[in-house]
Amino acid sequence: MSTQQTSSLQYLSGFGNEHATEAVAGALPQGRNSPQRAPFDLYPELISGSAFTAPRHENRRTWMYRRQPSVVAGRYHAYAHALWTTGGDRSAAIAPEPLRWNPIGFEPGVHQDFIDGMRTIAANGDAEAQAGMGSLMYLATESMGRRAFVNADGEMLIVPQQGRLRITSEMGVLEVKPGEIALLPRGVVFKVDLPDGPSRGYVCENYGAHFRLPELGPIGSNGLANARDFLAPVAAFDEPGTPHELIKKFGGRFWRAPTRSSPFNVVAWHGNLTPVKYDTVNFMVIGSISFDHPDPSIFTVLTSPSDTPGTANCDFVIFPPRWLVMEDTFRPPWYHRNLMSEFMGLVHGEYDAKPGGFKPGGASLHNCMVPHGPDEEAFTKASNAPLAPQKLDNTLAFMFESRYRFIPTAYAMQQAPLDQDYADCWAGLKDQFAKPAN
Ligand SMILES: O=C(O)Cc1cc(O)ccc1O
Ligand SMILES: [Fe+2]
Repeated sequence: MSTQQTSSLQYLSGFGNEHATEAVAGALPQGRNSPQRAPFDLYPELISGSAFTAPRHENRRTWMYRRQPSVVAGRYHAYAHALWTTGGDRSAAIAPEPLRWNPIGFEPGVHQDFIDGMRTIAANGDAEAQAGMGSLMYLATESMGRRAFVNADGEMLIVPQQGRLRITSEMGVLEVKPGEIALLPRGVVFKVDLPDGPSRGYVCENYGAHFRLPELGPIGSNGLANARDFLAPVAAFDEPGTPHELIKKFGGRFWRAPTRSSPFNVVAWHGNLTPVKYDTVNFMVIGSISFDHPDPSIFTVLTSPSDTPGTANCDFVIFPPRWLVMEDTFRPPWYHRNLMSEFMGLVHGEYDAKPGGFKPGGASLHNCMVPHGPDEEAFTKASNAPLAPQKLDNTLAFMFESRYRFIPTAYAMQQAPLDQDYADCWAGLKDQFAKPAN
């Protein structure tokens, strides 16, 4: 078992690895999963993140050894969540136009935690059909403290944009800062505390197949996101007598139940279903060293496949700092239309296709076959720039790219700071065809 130290927390390295971790030495049974009596009279409990019979390389499950099994909980009562919606609202009439949002600001007097401060910006598919995803944003000012959350509808990929998150989960504690991401498996209980105060960020709620590392094809056996840079927590547990409120998302609805003790009571666990975090500075970026702007699939960190090979339920793609060296090339993204739908966010810095208009904490949506590309400023600059090697530095944009069209929510269209003038950024692109004289 290899461990790594970041801040004061300990982590286990690897993606999809079989980990084994004990907060108390001897708490893991040896040689079997469910002995007649587990060490220290802990309760064995299995969480299966895939069907029992899923192929071995996709199978995810973890055995937890806990002070009390999760069935010990109060009755559930409905919990209201106005803005976290699930799946695409097919009745919404959304024009085939590019959309962009300015950063959503913190409202004075509004105090919300990570769960209550969540809002769906756009979503597609259907959680019941285990297909599609939601693109969400959170604005949190409060730690969850004695509140815990579990999502039965999907796994959650968290992309912090402002403020660190301290994520306590059944498997242990992770600390995640902007530039890092966290992946919380479907069904694992967690809570989010805020060491830095107000925090904002993006979430992909993935109803489909769990995220995994993409195939590398001719790239070979190394590169892009390397498996060892994904970090899982080590086992940690709360003391008894710490009642919590458990919020559960289940079939698009929210429920609450009191728990007499902390749900974070796992003393040891082993398995390959665990939250992980990943620092995007470890992404080994590949680009063109001759000419042309490559497809952004070279920047895929994680992919959630659909049943059509190569056509993802969701690709998580980043645009990190990198060198541009291509010769005789228009270096920013080309003008394009895409079968895949593109939801983008900006963690910090500038995005080369939209140097001014796309702001950190903002978002954009270019749905299936909606034309988009560099704004006028980016086009003019890149068409005339000397093609010396250029470092795109101090920047991190990302994309949730899905085969399914995203349907923005009523909140996104009516309440969120939609940029009404977005399309104007291309309006100045004139017909400059210089027809040769004949
Ligand atoms: O539209 C975008 O900004 C995302 C994007 C980036 C890129 O380099 C190539 C294609 C693409 O969709
Ligand atoms: Fe695009």
